[in-house]
Amino acid sequence: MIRTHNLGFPRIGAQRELKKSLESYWQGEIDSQDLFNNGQQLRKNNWQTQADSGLDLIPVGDFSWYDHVLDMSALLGCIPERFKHDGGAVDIDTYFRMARGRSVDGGDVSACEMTKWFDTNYHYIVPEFQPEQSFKLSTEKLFDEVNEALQLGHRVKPVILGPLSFLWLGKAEGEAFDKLNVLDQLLAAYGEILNRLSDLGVEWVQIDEPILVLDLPDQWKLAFEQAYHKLQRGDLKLLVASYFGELADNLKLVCDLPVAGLHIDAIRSPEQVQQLIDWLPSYKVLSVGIIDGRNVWKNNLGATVSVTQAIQQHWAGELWLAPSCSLLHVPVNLAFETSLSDDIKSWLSFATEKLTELRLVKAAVLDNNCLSSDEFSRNREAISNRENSSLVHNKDVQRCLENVKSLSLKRGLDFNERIKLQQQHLRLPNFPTTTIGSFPQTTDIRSNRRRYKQGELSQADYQSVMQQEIADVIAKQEALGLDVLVHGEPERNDMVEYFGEQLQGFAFTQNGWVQSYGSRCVKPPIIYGDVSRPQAMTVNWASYAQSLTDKPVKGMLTGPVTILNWSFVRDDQDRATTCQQIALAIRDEVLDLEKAGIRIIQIDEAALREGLPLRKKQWSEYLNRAIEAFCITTSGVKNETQIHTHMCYSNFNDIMSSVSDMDADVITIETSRSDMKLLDAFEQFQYPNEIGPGVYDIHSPNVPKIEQIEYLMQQAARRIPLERLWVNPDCGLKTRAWPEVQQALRNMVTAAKQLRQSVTVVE
Ligand SMILES: CN1c2c(nc(N)[nH]c2=O)NC[C@@H]1CNc1ccc(C(=O)N[C@@H](CCC(=O)N[C@@H](CCC(=O)N[C@@H](CCC(=O)O)C(=O)O)C(=O)O)C(=O)O)cc1
Ligand SMILES: N[C@@H](CCS)C(=O)O
Ligand SMILES: [Zn+2]
Repeated sequence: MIRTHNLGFPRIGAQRELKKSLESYWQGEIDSQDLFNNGQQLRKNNWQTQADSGLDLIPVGDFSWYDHVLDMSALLGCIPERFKHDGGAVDIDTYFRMARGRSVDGGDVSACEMTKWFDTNYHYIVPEFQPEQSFKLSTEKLFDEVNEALQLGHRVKPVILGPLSFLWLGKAEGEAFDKLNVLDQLLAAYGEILNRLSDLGVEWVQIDEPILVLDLPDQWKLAFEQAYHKLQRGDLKLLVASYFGELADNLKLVCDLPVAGLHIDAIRSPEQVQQLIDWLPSYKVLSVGIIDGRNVWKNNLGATVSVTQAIQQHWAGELWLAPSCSLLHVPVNLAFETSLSDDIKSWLSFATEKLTELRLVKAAVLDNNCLSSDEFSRNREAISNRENSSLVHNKDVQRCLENVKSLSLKRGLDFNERIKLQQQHLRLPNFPTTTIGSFPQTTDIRSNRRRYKQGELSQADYQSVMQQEIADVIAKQEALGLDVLVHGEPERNDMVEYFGEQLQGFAFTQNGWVQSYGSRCVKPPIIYGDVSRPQAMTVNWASYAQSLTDKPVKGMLTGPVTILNWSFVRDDQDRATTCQQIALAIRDEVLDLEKAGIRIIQIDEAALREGLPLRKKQWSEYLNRAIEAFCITTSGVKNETQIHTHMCYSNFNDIMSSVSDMDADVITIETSRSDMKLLDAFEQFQYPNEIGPGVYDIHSPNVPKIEQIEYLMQQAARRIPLERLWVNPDCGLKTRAWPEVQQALRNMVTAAKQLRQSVTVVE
């Protein structure tokens, strides 16, 4: 028997219905009942789409109002004290406060930390544990949704994040303690969840344990064995799901767990299938992820059928087929794309189409005659069309790539010499103030762009509206007294998509939305061919901004590693080659900005760290390529030109030497939520260049106080010589509103001025 199932479906909706409902609720435009009704309708549609594609089991519990890790915290009653939760049922507003900050009485309370979900561009809300943490089931959401799906007649498979992954992904608050100390209490609560699911008549539960693809300490491996022995439940069958990589040294451990089935990612690690066949007892279910859940390319169905048949021949037990991971990371439905070229569209497959692929594979594995159906011939045609398309291959780009080897990847002078020249040129005070690039993307900006894209606004009018925005932000920054200005990025829909739209070799979608966090989404561009830059992409905007002020305006670019990591990439060429192609395009843009008189150029590498492979043994290869790509972009500029880079959400301890090899003159980083502790790594490494540690958390509407900013900078000055410190927010301000931004920047500039008078280092 072969069964098909899905690990998770995008929850945001093909037209971002969830985003719109959430934001209306937060604005007070709809009430909680409206929100719940809208969510229910979305779930109903998602389940129906999956049922229509012929899945044997449909995931339930993958829908979330904000984040599925936060859902687990709420379900388990794991609510940090500062939210003043009374220990009863966790209501939706407490849930949103944990995600977004703000306390019950309307005062400031910091939101829970948000960080990257493995190597994806999705962010989860970090659970917080106390040494005496207790857990108590505190929401009915999961059970209600299971009931809802059962009533609609679906064959359900509830999905929960497993206890070890939940614990691993959280942080120990207060005094450092071993998180495994609270495992027993946690397992008792998980036991209750399973009992409740069993009472609802559920047969299978998918327990996601993605940490199984990481390098785990021995105690954690041991904890897996102990935990799953405790979670065994009579008739309830558990499918432990791993994804995003190979089980490697955790493989035997997983095979021995007392569970009924195991899911593996055969896209990221096809090699592990044979090992699993060798080690997994055949009375268990083997679920193989054969459709790529992290990319948008059409599956080569014929090849997948052959691979699956080979597995079937060797595997004596029950076989399940699925996407490699949850489809959360791909857009919902290709049918909404009306402006992609026919060729490119025929090469793609989004979540809905991927489930159809799964059905076709199952059908052909069971009956070879299906291979001659129209669906299979169309698939063969598309795969071959892509392989041979002139859209994909560009001889000029390949020739340029040959020249990379002859490029020097070093700046002319060492940093200590360069910085003197830059200072003569820029004449900045101590503790120079700046921002990270974007200013609020107001409704006006977005609706003007929509009108422009729909032809309601001419190119000239659009340019003039955006120039007006730039003029406004330059005036505002001058009034605030900032030292290094930015143009505010109003013309950018997104820091990656904007470049994708202008580079050759990239396609972009109209509705290819993927959730990034909460209600925020991105439309990752699709890199289908060799990349080149037909013309300058940012120079006119930057020059215009610079023409309005004597203060230096930073040219603002997204770096090659970030463009690569936040796009859907080619699967017919290695990532490093694609990254070099992008790097060459950005290098040309850097040189054009310099030629246009821009004295400071920032190249954002926000995704550099998150792109690290999940296994340490692959790090150095990745880092070498990433740093080389960054240096390709910067090494052509004069010594006087100051290069900045920016990274957010970064823990730098283990990549310090690579960060240093980037040799940016200034790096701005996220630090405010960590109380500047992230700077320890820079201090210990004796990082030689300048640093702007973020002094306020841009993910929260809370306005930082002057004393708070001064305190943070004093903490920074304990670690880094003050002449090398900059003062700036954690990240760009595009998601914030003007009133809070202006107040926050006013406080930031005041704090910097006070710091220039006297820095008293707090002991
Ligand atoms: C720094 N971050 C980024 C990441 N990844 C990226 N690719 N980009 C990033 O900036 N990863 C890590 C973090 C994640 N942070 C964010 C922060 C903010 C957003 C965000 O605000 N996303 C927007 C969508 C942005 C966009 O593409 N906007 C378009 C379309 C705007 C739109 O919705 N138009 C409306 C009509 C508007 C009107 O008429 O009033 C519509 O089409 O219906 C644009 O500006 O043109 C979001 O809304 O979620 C994402 C990640
Ligand atoms: N320059 C970008 C960086 C975000 S990581 C911005 O300010 O939004
Ligand atoms: Zn950032």
